[in-house]
Amino acid sequence: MFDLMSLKSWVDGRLVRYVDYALVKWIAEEQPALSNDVLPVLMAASYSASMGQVCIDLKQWLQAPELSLGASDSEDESVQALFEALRAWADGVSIAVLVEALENSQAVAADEALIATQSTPFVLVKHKGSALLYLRRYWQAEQTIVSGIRQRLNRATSVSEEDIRELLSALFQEESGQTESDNEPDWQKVACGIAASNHFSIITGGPGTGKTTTVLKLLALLQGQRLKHHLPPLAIRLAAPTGKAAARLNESIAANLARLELPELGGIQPSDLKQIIPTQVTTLHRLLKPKPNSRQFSHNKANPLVADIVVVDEASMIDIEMMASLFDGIEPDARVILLGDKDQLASVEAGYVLGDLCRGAARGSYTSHTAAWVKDVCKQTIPSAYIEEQGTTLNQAVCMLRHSYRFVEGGVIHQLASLVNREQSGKKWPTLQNIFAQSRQESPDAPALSYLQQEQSPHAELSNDVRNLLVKGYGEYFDVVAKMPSVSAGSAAFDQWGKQVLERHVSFQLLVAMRRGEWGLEGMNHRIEQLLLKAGKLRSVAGLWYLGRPVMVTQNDYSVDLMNGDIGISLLYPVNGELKQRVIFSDGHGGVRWVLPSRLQSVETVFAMTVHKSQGSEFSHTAMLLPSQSSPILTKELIYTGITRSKQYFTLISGSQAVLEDAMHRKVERSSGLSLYID
Ligand SMILES: Nc1ncnc2c1ncn2[C@@H]1O[C@H](COP(=O)(O)OP(=O)(O)OP(=O)(O)O)[C@@H](O)[C@H]1O
Repeated sequence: MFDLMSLKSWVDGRLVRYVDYALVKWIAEEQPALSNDVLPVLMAASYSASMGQVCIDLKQWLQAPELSLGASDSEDESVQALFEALRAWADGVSIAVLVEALENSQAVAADEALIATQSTPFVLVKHKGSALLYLRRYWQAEQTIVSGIRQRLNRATSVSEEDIRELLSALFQEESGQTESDNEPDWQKVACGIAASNHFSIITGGPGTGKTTTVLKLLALLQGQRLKHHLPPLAIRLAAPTGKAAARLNESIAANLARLELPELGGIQPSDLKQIIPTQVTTLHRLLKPKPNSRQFSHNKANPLVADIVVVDEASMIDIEMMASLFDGIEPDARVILLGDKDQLASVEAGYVLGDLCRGAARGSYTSHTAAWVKDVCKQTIPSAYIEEQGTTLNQAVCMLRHSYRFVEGGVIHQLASLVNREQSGKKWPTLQNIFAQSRQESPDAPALSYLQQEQSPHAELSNDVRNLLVKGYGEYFDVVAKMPSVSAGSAAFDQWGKQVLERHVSFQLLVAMRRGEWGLEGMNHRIEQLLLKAGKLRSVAGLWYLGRPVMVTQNDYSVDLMNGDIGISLLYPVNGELKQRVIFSDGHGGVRWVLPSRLQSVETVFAMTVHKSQGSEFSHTAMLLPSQSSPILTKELIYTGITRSKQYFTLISGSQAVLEDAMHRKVERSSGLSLYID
């Protein structure tokens, strides 16, 4: 049995934060008759929220309660003793007893009718045999999302089946890649049809599967329908969760739209149609307009953003509170279309919203009613393997694109990403080795895939191969840095030079799994600086703003119009005939901007980048360093995300085959009520 005194040792062992203990202590002091049984689980619920969990599923928690705490991979004996005591206690507690004790706590709202009207810090929800314990703010966010989606799924769209049928067949005159001969329908056409007929929809798919292409056709369909009926065009807003993702989408939307061959739709000229498809992408924050010094947005229930359609890309990166703010901040009848890769890492903040909403996507989970509709309206046959009579209403509004147009289908990077992504129980290592061997055979001089060993004991040196890789990778952009124009060349020459530096900078990127430690972000940044100095690529690291220092913005900063994740490079720029320190950033529209270093509030050196921060970016050559110690952070989603950042080359650097094998089988596990509620 735990009491407050014994739980204090959880803070000392770093199983929880002091704030988690303080919250539970306050609750226990307010209610002296409270059963001690609830103390560990309340503390775990509070702590695990800081680790990205929206709630605790009590049944699962009792089976392995230590997994929701910090230091769960610690080998420290005193920590192990705490875990053993917790497991022994959990073995003796039944779920019914725990639920009853929580229901009797004044800190927990458990009565369905009263949950919304009370203001307890915790909420207990019993639904379909599950008992989920939430911090109230996450429960509230989940409810907002659930009601935003439900209400849209129940709403009939104003676009008639006849219009969808006609416009789809005009827009998809050529089948895109997959034909019925592969026994696969044209999923892009299916996605377009499904999204046109629902007020809420999700188009998911791996890199290069045509999400952007499909959404542009969808917008052409929806705008075309308006013009056909002489109605005013729809107000469409495009957004992405980070500045970097928004800038990338800006470029890809503009390029895709320029390339898109639109037919003449019922007398409407393609050029007229293209004019009313927006290409301007903004961040979600900007879209909803943050209130100064607050987590709130100007657009909220009382003042919703006026838009008929809101499209959000890279939706896997949206955490539960941001997604709730989105649904709160737009008009209830605005159509919502989410795009993203459901297999990518979940957001760093709490929640796994896209993953949760796409639980049935890989299986299709379409009912025969949907399949018949698709056959009738989209003229596509959904294979029986994707039909499931118990598919939910939400499943019918989700479409997964399955054919990559960017990676050669069956190409080695694609094969590797698919291997990691596959749900399979057996060993993956032998297949992984075969894929690397195949890559070496295909192009012995420049294989698309390479694998390097790196010992990672605390004082180990970088291996020669890794050293060469890093010097060559980062050396390329330093070679451009070295070609700085003379001060008299003027600002246009410096703009041109800076642009080339930025372009060359994305040709190579090292990704790491962890932030801390010698082999994490901090240690590797230092090692790379030293390595580049020694190789003569970097002249000096004296002072913070040395020439060529790459930096990443770590917090949105509206005063300089820079967003979390934006990357800049410290260079020199001529001002009144003198060279001054400036940091160059892309302006997101093909140009550059020079920012005074003193105006950058939160930046960090980014030779190495965490896989989390790399989401939404792509590099010609991506190298990923995986630790040699197992950790719950190492999941298949993390490895998949790292691999799919590469456009041409991928290098895996690993210290341990066993850790890699283990990581390829570990899935992100985040409990949530989203998929339980929306059916
Ligand atoms: N049906 C198709 N036939 C031929 N090429 C296509 C098709 N669909 C998409 N492409 C091409 O494949 C590439 C990737 O498409 P797109 O940018 O739409 O994919 P995406 O899923 O949005 O990619 P990202 O990984 O950037 O999110 C583009 O060059 C696009 O023109």
